[in-house]
Parts: sequence; C-alpha cells; structure tokens
Amino acid sequence: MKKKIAVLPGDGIGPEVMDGALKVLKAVGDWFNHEFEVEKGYIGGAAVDQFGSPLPAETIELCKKSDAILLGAVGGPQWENLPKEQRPEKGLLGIRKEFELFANLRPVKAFDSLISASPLKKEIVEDVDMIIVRELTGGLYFGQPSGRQGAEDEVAVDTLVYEKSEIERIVHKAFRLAQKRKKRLTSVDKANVLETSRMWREIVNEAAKEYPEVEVEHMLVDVAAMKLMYQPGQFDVMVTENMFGDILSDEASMITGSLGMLPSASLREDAFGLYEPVHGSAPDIAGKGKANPLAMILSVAMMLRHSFGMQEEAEMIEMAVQEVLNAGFRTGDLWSGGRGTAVGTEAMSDLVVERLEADHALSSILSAYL
Ligand SMILES: NC(=O)c1ccc[n+]([C@@H]2O[C@H](COP(=O)([O-])OP(=O)(O)OC[C@H]3O[C@@H](n4cnc5c(N)ncnc54)[C@H](O)[C@@H]3O)[C@@H](O)[C@H]2O)c1
Ligand SMILES: CC(C)[C@H](C(=O)O)[C@@H](O)C(=O)O
Ligand SMILES: [Mg+2]
Repeated sequence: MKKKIAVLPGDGIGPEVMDGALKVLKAVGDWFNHEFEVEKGYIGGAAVDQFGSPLPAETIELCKKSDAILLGAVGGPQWENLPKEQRPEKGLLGIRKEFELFANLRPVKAFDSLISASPLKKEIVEDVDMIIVRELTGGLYFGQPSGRQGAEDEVAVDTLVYEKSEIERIVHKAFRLAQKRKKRLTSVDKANVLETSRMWREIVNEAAKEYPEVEVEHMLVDVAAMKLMYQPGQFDVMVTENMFGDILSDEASMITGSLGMLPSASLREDAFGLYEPVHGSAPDIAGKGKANPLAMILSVAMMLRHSFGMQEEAEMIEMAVQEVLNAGFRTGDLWSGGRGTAVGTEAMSDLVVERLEADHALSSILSAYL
C-alpha cells in the first residue's frame, strides 16, 4: 500500500522522538511492502522561526495532500512571551481545528514489565486498559470572547462554549468505541456547576438509548481525578470535554509509568488523522538525548491502525515495544536503578527497530516452513 504522511517534528524533544518513530515506520514498511512517503513540515516554534507563524499555509497545504499527520510536540520558553496568535501552542490548536479533528483517543494501558515503574501500587495499575476520548476542537480552548478586557486589561476572559452537535459527535464516537470494547462508558463532567456539562449529560443520556448494551455512568471530574489514582481498573472508555481530557490524560499517564508512554490519535469521521504523543516538548530534557520515544512510536502504531487499516502492522510495533521493555531497557523517565539497562532516545528507538527486524526475519523463516 502507498501512503503519504506529513511529518511535523515541532520543537524541543519533538524532533528527537520523531527520528526514532520514522525509523520504526520504515522498518514496518520494509516488512509489509508498504511505501510510506514522508514529507517534513514546520509547526509550533520552529515554524515561527522559519515563517513567522506557528501554523504556516505551507504546512496546511502539505497536510491536505497527505493521508495522515505525525506530529512531535510544540512549545518552549523561547516563544512564551510572543503575542498569543504567534505562540507555538496556537499552531497545535490551529491544525486540530483546521482539519476538524474533534475526537482525541488517548489509550492508557500498563505494560506488564512497567508496572513497577508506576508510582502507584501494583494492585492499582495491573490490568488497567482504558481509553480517554477527549473532545478536541471545542470548549474553553476555542470559545469567544477570549482575551483581556477593561481600561487596564484588568479582566481576563475565557469562554466555555459547546454546541449540541459538537457534543453529539464525540459522545457517539465514544459509544461506538465502548461497543467494541468492554461496553462500559464513563462520561466525565462538572454538571453540578457548569451549564455546558448539564447539556453534555442530557446528550449522553439521549444517545445511550441507541446503545442499550453499553453501561453508562456519569462522574464529576473531581471524583474522576481521584478514582484514576485509586481504582483506574474500573474504567473502560472515558469521554469528556477538551480541558478535562487534557488534565485527566496527563494524570492517567502515571498508571503507565511515564508521560513518555502515552500515544494519541486525533480523528474525525473519515480515515484522516493526526497522531502525536500526549506529552509536550519537555524543554528540561530537550537536546540531551534522554527523551522516551515510545509514546511517539506507539502513535505511529495508532496511525497504521486508524488511518490505514493496518491492524497487523500496528500490533507488530506494539509487540516490539513490549519485547524491548520485557528485555529490561529503560529511558531515564522509567529508570529507577536496579536490574535492566538505562538507554537514551536513539538507543531505545533502535532497539525497537532491531526487534521488528528480528521478528520479520523469524516470520519469514516460519512462513518458508509452513
Ligand atoms: N502536544 C504538544 O505539543 C504539547 C503537549 C503538552 C505540552 N506542550 C508544550 O510543551 C512545553 C513544555 O510543557 P511542560 O513541560 O509543561 O510539559 P511536557 O509534557 O513537555 O513535560 C512534562 C514533564 O514530563 C517529562 N517528559 C515529557 N515527555 C517526556 C518523554 N517523552 N520522555 C521523558 N520525559 C518526558 C518532561 O521532561 C517534564 O519533566 C510547553 O510549551 C507546553 O505548552 C505541548
Ligand atoms: C500544548 C497544549 C495546547 C495541548 C493541549 O492542551 O491540548 C497539550 O497539553 C496536549 O495535551 O495535547
Ligand atoms: Mg496536555
């Protein structure tokens, strides 16, 4: 199969983790005879430096002629004081909105060999396999008015707005996902305070009638934050609005041992999608070769599965990651001394590639005999 992929490494550790992810993509392409054509573009601070905008027209054009987008991360202290429209984060919000990528899937699954890397107790994290479905193109991030008001800018305003149709489409997406999984949906809101949350609840209850086999539960976001640390095993699919999903997914990453383990897919109704790790540009470790590339690599697996329908290829990447972790290799974020081998970004990515190549060679030998 031939696919074109827009690659936007971005800032900080973005380019570092992207390098490894592209090697993994190439190894899978070689194994399964796919032609993955990658073309690099600019986003975030790197785009501000090059074009004066965090989301240049050239980048949008590149993405429009591609089948999917891979994105590293954006942001960093050097761009923090720019005017709002020029900040790197605006590029990220802009690309999500431009392509109507309203459904952000953030799977949270503890790899067996990383259970001890989680700061949470073993009994709490083992068997966790949940997915946060985050609404991505509405809510506080996009509501108007937003900005400073008053004669001396003494008032700051952000507006939380949701249209019914925006909630309906994400809620149905989450129900359909729950149908294919354990048939359990937790809808997270703040309906005891917020009008948008009250409407959210009504819409979930209305939609639930179309999915009678899915068990639905409403949960207030403060309680959900607590239960994620205390009983995460009770969750299967969790659907929530934009900002709650942002916060809860970083929190949930601790179940996996590190923010560097969480991939994501930002989708709409067709096959097109944007794939990025949940973490940011990590300025504190950027340029040091220390970043964990696995969230970015697992995002490649999500791209193969969701945009290209390549289920087996995605599983081969996930299996290779698991094998490398089982063999005891750890980047600094997962390393707490003891047994195992501490590695940097490049070595970790190369280990996954080597595993894929070894698994490919083994499967070729086996198929010659079967
Ligand atoms: N999707 C994105 O592009 C994205 C997401 C979150 C934050 N950001 C931006 O990134 C910048 C830095 O934000 P932040 O520091 O609050 O969050 P961050 O996610 O970049 O980092 C938080 C902490 O996690 C660690 N970390 C993150 N990813 C890691 C990895 N792959 N391997 C090892 N450790 C990792 C960092 O070293 C840091 O200590 C900000 O400008 C922010 O807006 C971008
Ligand atoms: C960088 C920021 C705008 C972004 C978000 O809040 O959506 C990030 O935190 C994420 O989780 O993707
Ligand atoms: Mg975030």
